[in-house]
Amino acid sequence: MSVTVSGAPGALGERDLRRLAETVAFARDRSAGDALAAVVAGEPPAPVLRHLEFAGAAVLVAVAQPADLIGVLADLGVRAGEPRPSAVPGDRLRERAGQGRDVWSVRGVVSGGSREVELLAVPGTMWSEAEREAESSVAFDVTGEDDVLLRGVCATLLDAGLTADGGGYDEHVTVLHFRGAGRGRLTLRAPGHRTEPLARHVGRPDRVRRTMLDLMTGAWRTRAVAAAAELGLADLLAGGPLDTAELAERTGSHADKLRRVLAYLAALGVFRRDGERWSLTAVGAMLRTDVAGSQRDLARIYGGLFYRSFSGLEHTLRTGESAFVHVYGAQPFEHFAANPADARLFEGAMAAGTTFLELVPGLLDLPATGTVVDVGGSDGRLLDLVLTAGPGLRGVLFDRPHVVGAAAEALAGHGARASVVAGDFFHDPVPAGADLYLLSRIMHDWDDERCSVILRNVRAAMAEGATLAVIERPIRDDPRTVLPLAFNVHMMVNTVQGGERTTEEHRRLLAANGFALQDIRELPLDMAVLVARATA
Ligand SMILES: C[S@@+](CC[C@H](N)C(=O)[O-])C[C@H]1O[C@@H](n2cnc3c(N)ncnc32)[C@H](O)[C@@H]1O
Repeated sequence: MSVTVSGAPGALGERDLRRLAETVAFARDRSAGDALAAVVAGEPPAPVLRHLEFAGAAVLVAVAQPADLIGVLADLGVRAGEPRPSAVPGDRLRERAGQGRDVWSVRGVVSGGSREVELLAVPGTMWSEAEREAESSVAFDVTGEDDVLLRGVCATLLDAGLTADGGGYDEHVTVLHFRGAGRGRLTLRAPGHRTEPLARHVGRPDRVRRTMLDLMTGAWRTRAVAAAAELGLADLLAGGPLDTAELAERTGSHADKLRRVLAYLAALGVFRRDGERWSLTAVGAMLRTDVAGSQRDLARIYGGLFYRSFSGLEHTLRTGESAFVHVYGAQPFEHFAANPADARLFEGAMAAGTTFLELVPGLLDLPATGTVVDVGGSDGRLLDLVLTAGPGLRGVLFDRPHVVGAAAEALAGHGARASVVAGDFFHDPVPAGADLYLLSRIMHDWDDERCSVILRNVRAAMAEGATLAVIERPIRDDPRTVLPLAFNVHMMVNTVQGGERTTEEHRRLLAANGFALQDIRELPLDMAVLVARATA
């Protein structure tokens, strides 16, 4: 727009005066669509205009005496009131400038209309020309008193590329500020104190930083939960609340240090705090040792053994090698064979992650009679569930020699129906002739080549038409399904060349080794049973 400024009244610098004249003309002459287009930097979202009235424009100027602005505005045809301290934009400007200086507001109605012009006056040295320029804004009144409508208007403006940038409540009006997609700013004014939309809006500016901070400090949570699990805090609280001193004494900890971790975990929902007394929430109760589905060993291994291997993540990225091998000097299953305490922890952690296994028998179409072989069956939990669900079935657990002893004990209740076979699924024959084979959480430990060896070995043991059930956490098409992606990284770090696969990758791998994937049945926490048949 082009405006001729006739007289320079002296109170304002030339550029401020020109900008002010342009703003007055803009407020007087332009449509609401033009005003919105100016801040959206493109086609304005037309539907939102039905709920907005173009109320005026504001401009930031540098002036020694705010009262001088009344005369300046009068020359431009604006009847202005007395200067008064600016509350809402003033707070934001003061915060931005980092100085405890006053920001004055001088407002007036543009002659021949109802639109307002507001001058925000700051002392001359505080803001550069460019900064003052960037503060020019257009104001809209939101018609209607409905919070849902206000939220919708905000959402549409954000979708159109504007950025929420503070707001407040002043003289019965809720004010929401946006930074424009191009230059300038937009202010929404809604009648009344609109607490919820305001809180939502002013919460947005730090959302990005807060998200990043949460991401960066995720390891602190992991370690705090693991420390609570190591100290056995949940077991101590199982009988009811205890105070900090008692917990410290019974865990051999420093009370003042323990209090900090307890408070952090209480804020995260693990414990409940009542002054100095602590109790368990439902989440915290999962860290108890003696409950079904206890997560204690999982918390210990994620915050202990696997936490240390995760420190080698960059090594994996740079060399392609396993971080676990880099940190511990042996591949995981060799490490467990040589370190019984870690092996026990791993078995406990696997068991902690098996609550979902209870649902597996119901998804397997178990035959009334016949034999089930659980390949890499670990502690026998899944086979136990299958044999319980299918009382006419016999079961064989196949796993490495140091594992099958505990499995035999776990399966003892099934008498002669259950047996264990010690062996290596890469080199030894898998027990043959069964009707159903299970490969639960095995494939993700190995690369395609090694999985192919396992699958061929299993296929060699099976008759055509027999069933193979693969239990894994397939990567979904929806990129927001985060767990399979997280475990894909976890497996990269903690196996030799393992990882999660997409369902299509599973299908191809199975097909290449004598199986046809027939069905995928969903389990909680993004796990799934992939049901395949042995083909000719
Ligand atoms: C990730 S755990 C899965 C355990 C169980 N299937 C489950 O879902 O809870 C992998 C299992 O594979 C077994 N395993 C690893 N290497 C093996 C091998 N070469 N031969 C047989 N079993 C093996 C491990 O001992 C362990 O029990």
